[in-house]
Amino acid sequence: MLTRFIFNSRNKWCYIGVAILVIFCIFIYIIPSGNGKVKNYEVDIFDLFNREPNQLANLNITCRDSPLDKYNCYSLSTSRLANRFPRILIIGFGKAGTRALLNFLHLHPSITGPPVEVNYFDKYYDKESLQSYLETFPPINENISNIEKSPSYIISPGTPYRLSSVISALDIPKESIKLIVLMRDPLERAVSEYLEWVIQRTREFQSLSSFDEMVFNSETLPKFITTSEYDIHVSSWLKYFPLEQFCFVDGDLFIEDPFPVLQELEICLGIKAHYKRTDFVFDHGKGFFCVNDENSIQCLGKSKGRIHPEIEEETRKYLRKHFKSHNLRLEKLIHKEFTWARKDKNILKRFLSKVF
Ligand SMILES: Nc1ncnc2c1ncn2[C@@H]1O[C@H](COP(=O)(O)OS(=O)(=O)O)[C@@H](OP(=O)(O)O)[C@H]1O
Repeated sequence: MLTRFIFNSRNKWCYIGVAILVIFCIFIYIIPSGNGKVKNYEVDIFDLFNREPNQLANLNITCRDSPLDKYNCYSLSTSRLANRFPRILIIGFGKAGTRALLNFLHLHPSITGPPVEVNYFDKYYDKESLQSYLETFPPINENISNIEKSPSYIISPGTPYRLSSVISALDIPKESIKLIVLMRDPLERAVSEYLEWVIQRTREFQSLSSFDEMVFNSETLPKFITTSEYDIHVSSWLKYFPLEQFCFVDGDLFIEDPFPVLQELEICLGIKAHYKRTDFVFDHGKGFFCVNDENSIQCLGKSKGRIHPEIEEETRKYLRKHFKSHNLRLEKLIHKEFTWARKDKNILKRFLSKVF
């Protein structure tokens, strides 16, 4: 009776219809999610991004098994959007002149990109998709590179790993990426960061410690000092990117005269020689070099190039000594000398050459 009911020709077609529907649902829900792997991927993303470097050494991340699957890495790597990935990144250091450097680099016809700080790889990588990061850059052709500036990348521990895993997941030749690191006299940079901290807090009407008090009265050195220990931060990036991919820039020379520094950068970045001496003029009111536009002189705003607070001589001496060993280590690490690291030597040289 039951078999007769099932095989009754009208009911038979009904059952076949239901069976097709069930198979269709299986295709839609189970197969694309990789047998429920979607949930695991979400755990993996943060797990992978938070692993120790030594655990990652043997991890050959490809697009399909990368944490970026969440962001449709595979379709992104094969899409035109991946071409927008910046080939030049200014990764540090904050308060070393990165804004002026970005503005001057934007004058170059081979460089384009957003005028604002992006901070994807240190602040927004787990909140925003890789696709939305790529969409912040304009479409480009093969003669133009996108640039991004996020000076806090250099001091953020997980960033070099995140950046290098995204580069390989998107199948971008790693050697095509250039990382610019601008380093200014560490003491002057520290004072500039302290000043910024004060300005932010005064808006909140707080009474604040002086620079000297913060150096001598804190249990540990404040962040504005440890950020200027350049060797420590640079060495953590060298674990992920070889020296040849970096362009290290002397921030003091850049302030003194940006033209020769930009000429050197053109060589390091592998872009054509474009800058002319007349592109920049020293503005006596501003106290810095500015862009010499056809009709006007364009300087940075009031928040750049501010008058620094007085620092006690004792604090200066203490910090000069503190930074000395870091500076020497940095010079050894990257095989480059900086004017600010040899200040004492240069003063002594000038004195000796005058006496003899
Ligand atoms: N051409 C030119 N014009 C104005 N300012 C210049 C220039 N070149 C370098 N500088 C120095 O840049 C310092 C600010 O550094 P950053 O732009 O890296 O700061 S930030 O991290 O983006 O907030 C800023 O620091 P402060 O002097 O403390 O304001 C300047 O000393």
